[in-house]
Amino acid sequence: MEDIVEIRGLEKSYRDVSVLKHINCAIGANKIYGFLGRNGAGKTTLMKMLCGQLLPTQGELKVFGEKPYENRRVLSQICFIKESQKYPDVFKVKDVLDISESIFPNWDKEYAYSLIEEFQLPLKRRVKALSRGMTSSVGIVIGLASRAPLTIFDEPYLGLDAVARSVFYDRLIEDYSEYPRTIVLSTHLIDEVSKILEHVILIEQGEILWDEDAEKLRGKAFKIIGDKAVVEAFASGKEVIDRETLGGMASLTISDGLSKEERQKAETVGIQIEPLSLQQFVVQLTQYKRNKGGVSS
Ligand SMILES: Nc1ncnc2c1ncn2[C@@H]1O[C@H](COP(=O)(O)OP(=O)(O)OP(=O)(O)O)[C@@H](O)[C@H]1O
Repeated sequence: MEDIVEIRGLEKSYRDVSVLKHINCAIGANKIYGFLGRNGAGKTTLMKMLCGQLLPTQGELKVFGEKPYENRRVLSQICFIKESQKYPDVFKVKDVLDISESIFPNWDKEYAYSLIEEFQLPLKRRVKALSRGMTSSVGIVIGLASRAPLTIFDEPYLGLDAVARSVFYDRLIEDYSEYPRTIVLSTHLIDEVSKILEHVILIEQGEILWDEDAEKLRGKAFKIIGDKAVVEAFASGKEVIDRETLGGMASLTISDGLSKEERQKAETVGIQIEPLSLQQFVVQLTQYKRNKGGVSS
């Protein structure tokens, strides 16, 4: 698979505050990425750098083979939808659509108007008079109808109700299947998006903790539950990222997978194996790395 973003040794600091620390990663073409991580982890900073809105302090970042900063050729292929996007006071919803049409080469007007209807947005109303959720919907319409080869949604649904969020996920998957492109989605609603993410980049305190295909995660992280002594013995030598005990029972999360033989052995010694949700995994791995000192505090 071709990479559309290459990042090597990327650092971002503000005075003496290090916000991104030696980031190395790549983003492939035609895939849905999740940028996950706690508040202040550095997700927005990284996204802004992809869009040329911020310069790295050090390191290299290439998008579609070139540096994005003030690079029209690169920027015309990117749509960045950020939380609480501001528009000029006089702009009506229709004006935002018209401007978007002139900015994005792949803009689909008909699709944009069908989304406007679906999200029940009033075309003639000023954006500043819209509710918070409606303003988020405008961003979602722009992001989807732009069909930009790199579309970035940074927490796009502030104030959006559950129905509208569900419409967003459905339309995203449908449109992406018909018009493949790279989507980067940053969110704290991990369980909601876990089904649509194909690749997860987990960031914590400016470092990448996990950069893997979602499928790999599903095959690697499990809970093993049973008698405490039996479970502990079984997990010896494996990477245990979480441990809960209750009386004589224990539930351990392992993150390095289970072979066929190990699964058979677990069954014979009465250990129950359960999959882990993406959200549970993110929470547990983040805490584990922090306690282990993998993330600088
Ligand atoms: N202009 C700035 N000056 C100083 N520090 C900054 C600046 N911009 C961002 N930061 C700091 O960089 C860190 C990362 O911020 P960033 O917005 O990238 O986090 P995030 O992962 O997107 O968080 P959230 O999930 O809360 O949106 C934070 O500690 C933030 O305070």
